[in-house]
Amino acid sequence: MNVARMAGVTKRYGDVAALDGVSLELAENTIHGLLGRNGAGKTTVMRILTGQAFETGGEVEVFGQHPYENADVLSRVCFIRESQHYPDKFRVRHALRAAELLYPHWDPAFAAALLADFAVPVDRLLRKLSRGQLSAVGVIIGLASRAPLTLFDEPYLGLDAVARQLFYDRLLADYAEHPRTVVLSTHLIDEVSDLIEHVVLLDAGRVLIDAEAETLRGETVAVTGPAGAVERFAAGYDELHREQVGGSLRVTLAGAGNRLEPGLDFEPVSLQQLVVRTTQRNRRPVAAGKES
Ligand SMILES: Nc1ncnc2c1ncn2[C@@H]1O[C@H](COP(=O)(O)OP(=O)(O)OP(=O)(O)O)[C@@H](O)[C@H]1O
Repeated sequence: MNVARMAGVTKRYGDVAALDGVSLELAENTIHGLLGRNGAGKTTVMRILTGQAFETGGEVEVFGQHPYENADVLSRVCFIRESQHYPDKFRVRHALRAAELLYPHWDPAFAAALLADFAVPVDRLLRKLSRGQLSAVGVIIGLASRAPLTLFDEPYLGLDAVARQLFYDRLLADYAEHPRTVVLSTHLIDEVSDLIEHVVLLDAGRVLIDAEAETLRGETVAVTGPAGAVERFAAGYDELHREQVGGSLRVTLAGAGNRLEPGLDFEPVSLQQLVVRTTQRNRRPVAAGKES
């Protein structure tokens, strides 16, 4: 079952097409990675799904309804951004109290445990927190909300590596006990690649990849060997990238899968590499042919 759906969604800001015909579905109880370069349209997708922006065209449904100014939908949605704004006099405990009132599935014990984990001072004014501590408050609210649809728009950017790992660990453990639909937008693809079950890759307002992470991992390979043999093998596959490595040729192929072929070397391709190669190919001028 899907909790959210976009069909042919466009979003224009004057001359800028932030989204250019985006169609996607968010499956229930699945962790999605929303990936793409700066300006690809990730935040715009999340703002539309959470009723913070209105599409220019196309269809949007969240829990079967349009999310804009829809209290029923929005009570089931938690959207955490890095640049969260709070009133000047708000302390950490006020932000948590506000979240408790907002989210019906809020777990105060879980929130308290997370505060201790991330060492966030509960009585401090939010405007006096360090960048990382402020990020941690966002992460804590996102996790403890247990909202059926929880979206994180890179709120963990301010967190150090240890705190980010803590976030990934707590998310996975809590998700196992309380499954929900999660969307993570991030540029730290290697870090989250084991977490993500479904990948949506955007580029210039369009969807380039919408697939199960497991399928992507298994099907994309880098093949290296003598140029002629690699060319013969690569024919018919979707080629994402090619490069000359010494005297041999190396091509990255989608849909080929790992296998044994005499004289050819097969290596798995990381999700990060797949995202980079797919985006590069999308940006490559048509006249450049197979050159990278
Ligand atoms: N309010 C706005 N007015 C004008 N242009 C906008 C506005 N919001 C977004 N855009 C443009 O829409 C495009 C998509 O922006 P968006 O914030 O969705 O990208 P993103 O993928 O989240 O990028 P990043 O990874 O840098 O956060 C960009 O070209 C951006 O400049």
